Amino acid sequence: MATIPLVERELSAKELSVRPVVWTIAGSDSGGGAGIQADLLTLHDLGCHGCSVITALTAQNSVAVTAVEPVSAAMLNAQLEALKADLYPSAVKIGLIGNQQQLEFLADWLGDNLPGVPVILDPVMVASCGDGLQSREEAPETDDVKGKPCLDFSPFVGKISLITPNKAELARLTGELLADDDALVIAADRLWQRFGGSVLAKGGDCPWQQPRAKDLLLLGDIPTISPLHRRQGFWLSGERVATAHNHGSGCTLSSAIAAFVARGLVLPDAVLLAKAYVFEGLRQASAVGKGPGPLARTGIPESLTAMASIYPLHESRSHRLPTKGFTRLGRNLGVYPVVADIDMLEALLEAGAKTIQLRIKGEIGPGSPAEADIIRAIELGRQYQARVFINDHWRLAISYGAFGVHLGQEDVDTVPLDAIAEAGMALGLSSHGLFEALLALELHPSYLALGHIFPTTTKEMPSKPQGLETLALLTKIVSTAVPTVAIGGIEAGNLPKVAATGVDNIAVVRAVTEASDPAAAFRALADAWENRNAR
Ligand SMILES: Cc1ncc(COP(=O)(O)OP(=O)(O)O)c(N)n1
Ligand SMILES: Cc1nc(C(=O)O)sc1CCOP(=O)(O)O
Ligand SMILES: [Mg+2]
Repeated sequence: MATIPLVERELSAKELSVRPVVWTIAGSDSGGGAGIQADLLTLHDLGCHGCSVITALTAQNSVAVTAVEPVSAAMLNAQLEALKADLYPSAVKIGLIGNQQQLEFLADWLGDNLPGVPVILDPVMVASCGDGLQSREEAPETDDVKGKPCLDFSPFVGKISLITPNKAELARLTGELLADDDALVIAADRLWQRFGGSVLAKGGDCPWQQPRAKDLLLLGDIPTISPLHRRQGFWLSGERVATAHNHGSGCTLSSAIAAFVARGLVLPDAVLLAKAYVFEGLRQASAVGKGPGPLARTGIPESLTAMASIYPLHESRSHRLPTKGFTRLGRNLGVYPVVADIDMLEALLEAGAKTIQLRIKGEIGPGSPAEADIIRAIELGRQYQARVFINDHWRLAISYGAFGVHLGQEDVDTVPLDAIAEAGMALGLSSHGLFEALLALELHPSYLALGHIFPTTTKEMPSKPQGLETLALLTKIVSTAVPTVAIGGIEAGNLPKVAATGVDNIAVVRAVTEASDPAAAFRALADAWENRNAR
């Protein structure tokens, strides 16, 4: 075989920034609905440059797979080396693997050549039409889905970020017979313990899940998400789409996850967006041949109705939902300063702040100066007819009749939200990314904070800055349901760009507290925000 010359040149920032490169290592579907073809369509649709490493040719149409032929080891290697030399990936999706030899080679090659690159493994074994997809020696036709796995995936242990089996694949991978959610949880957990990384056990082919289908997401030890959600399990529950046109849905899901990861989203956010993408793709799918048609390509999902509902594996949602709602707020809260000092709080109210937060960290003892500050802040709120939120200290806020409380995600499981709602108060909740935003929305807060947008020195953050593009997307998704507040690194210089995302409000700490004249800094920000659409 001719060798392809290695390209060795520095890429310009512009070249690198255009579309993140994602590889799909998978089989070709001659029918164009699944495999490499579905992946490349998905990757392009989601703003990535898709590269393909073909593991096997399949002869198939929308009703049957008639032949499968794995490529040679040399050809597989040549494709990988050619791409590595010029088109290094930001993420990799693996789909159909032609045989055990390929699998072992791939696991070694990826470990040696792409350290640190996120790998999404869709352990494809059965096509949606029911035909086996490995070559005949690997998967005899008599194989039952709960029988022996046709491939041994153990060489991938410790090397993948996420594995996405459907029920049939999970049954084969674990040797478990799956007939209800309890069995699904046990099998997914077993896979999770064995593979490391994260597991998405898909429920679309679980007949007992009606009327909604639930995927089980078991998150690995992901350093860029809140410690609260690391190594935790969540159900992602979504409406079933009544369509026969679902060819390539698993391929589309896994390549969409890879696309969103390559675009810089953390894994749980990428999974949610990819699920919404598949949901929209199914809703708009139509026939091409005589059998199930392919999914439609509908771009980055922006609608809340396409998003799954999330609830923790070990907790019922009803347990967390207050029976009475929190105070409803209008969209416009004004520029929202967050301060620790009571005199500054008063000065900012005097300067016209209509929403403000007192954020005193740490324990507050009875009769302490900090308690006196909270009492005073609540009184000042009444005096100035402003919305004063108390951060963290919900008991004092309830006792002294505050307008509202601001809580973080870590507080939600321990604070009796019912008590806040029953006291007729407002609740602001923090979120860092789509996963946390959707979790928070389940509680119907009065506003939702979207943070942190830019790097901040005010607080140590486990998450990455969201940036303006993600802020715009999050705003589109959630703002039909709740007023939004952007926070983190916002100041006069970046205010116009933040405003352009469409977020309803901004909250600031240093832009006001570190100004030589905080009241004047607040007035300037408030003025710029009010006139944001006038330029
Ligand atoms: C408006 C607003 N948004 C986010 C936060 C952060 O709150 P939380 O996550 O509770 O973290 P701490 O502020 O307690 O460190 C906020 N305070 N205000
Ligand atoms: C208190 C706080 N919470 C954040 C979050 O993302 O939840 S960011 C943040 C600090 C914001 O400070 P500054 O305006 O000085 O960057
Ligand atoms: Mg807090």
